[in-house]
Amino acid sequence: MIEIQRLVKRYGDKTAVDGLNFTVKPGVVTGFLGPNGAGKSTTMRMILGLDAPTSGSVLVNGKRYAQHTAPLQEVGALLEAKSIHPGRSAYNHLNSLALTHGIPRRRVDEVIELAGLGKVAKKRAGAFSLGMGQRLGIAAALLGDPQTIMLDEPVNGLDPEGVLWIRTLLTNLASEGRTVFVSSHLMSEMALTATDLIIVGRGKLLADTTVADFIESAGGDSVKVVSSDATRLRELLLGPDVTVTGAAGSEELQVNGLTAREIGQKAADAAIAVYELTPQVVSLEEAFMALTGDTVEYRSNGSTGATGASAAAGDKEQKEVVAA
Ligand SMILES: Nc1ncnc2c1ncn2[C@@H]1O[C@H](COP(=O)(O)OP(=O)(O)OP(=O)(O)O)[C@@H](O)[C@H]1O
Repeated sequence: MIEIQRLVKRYGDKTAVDGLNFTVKPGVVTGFLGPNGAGKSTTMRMILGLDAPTSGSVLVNGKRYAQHTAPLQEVGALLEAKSIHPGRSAYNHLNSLALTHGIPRRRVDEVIELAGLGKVAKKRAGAFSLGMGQRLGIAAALLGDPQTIMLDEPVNGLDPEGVLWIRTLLTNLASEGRTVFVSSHLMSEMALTATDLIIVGRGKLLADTTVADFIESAGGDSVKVVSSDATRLRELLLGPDVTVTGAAGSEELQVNGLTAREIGQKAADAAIAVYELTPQVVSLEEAFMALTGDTVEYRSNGSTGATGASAAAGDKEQKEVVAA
């Protein structure tokens, strides 16, 4: 469990983290999202005690990181900056970590196996590819068999097999009841791996929600219907929890609050021909862009920072959405 309360970090006059409050709970994978410079790495560094908060508190498994007598056994972390001696083998790197933290040698063999590093464990870490380096970092994070695992961009540099391996690993760790907190810029991957989401922008909390609720709140449950009589169909479909939009005179309608099946059945009952019936899938990426568009600090030319999902984002109730 990670508990963050009123967390602030200032560097001179730059506020990197601006009053964050959230809890990362055990048993699920929680994604940590935000545009570049949103404060994710700074927050993760404070969780590990690598940076001191200006104010506020961060507890991991009920204590500050520094208060744990065996921190590697409490929280395993992979941050972007790696500190592996390039001349040392993966095995020796893990073994020296284990020796200095009272972790048995057999655990080194276990994590080497778990990370798929068996064939290269005796090779110099300096000769490792980016992907192998990531696997070694993850092996080190898991060495202490920690209750809480925190990974900053773990799929960076991994090939498709590696990406699938990470997804399965994180899901398994969470299903064992561990707390798994992961940042990533790869939205499609996050949508497949995470259940809960913490989204930040300019150091502030933008959303504390689930992937499913977040996508739904961005209009993920609408259905496009093209029919022979849009005017009559619209009247048939309208109800207390149903909204129907469409341009006057157009055959096309957008329906929220009914499934494609329900719409098809109502149209069939009224003998209205349906030419198209398509559930509209809003991606996590679109929902993210809609929410964070205003908080992006570094934007390339030509990017609008918003998509068609923007109008719908925030229309419906989310677990918690905080104004930027
Ligand atoms: N040591 C530092 N000194 C001064 N400013 C810093 C320092 N570390 C971070 N910052 C600033 O704080 C803000 C948050 O940075 P941080 O690296 O935490 O963001 P991030 O969300 O991890 O970004 P990215 O997705 O690009 O990794 C940025 O504006 C950054 O420039």
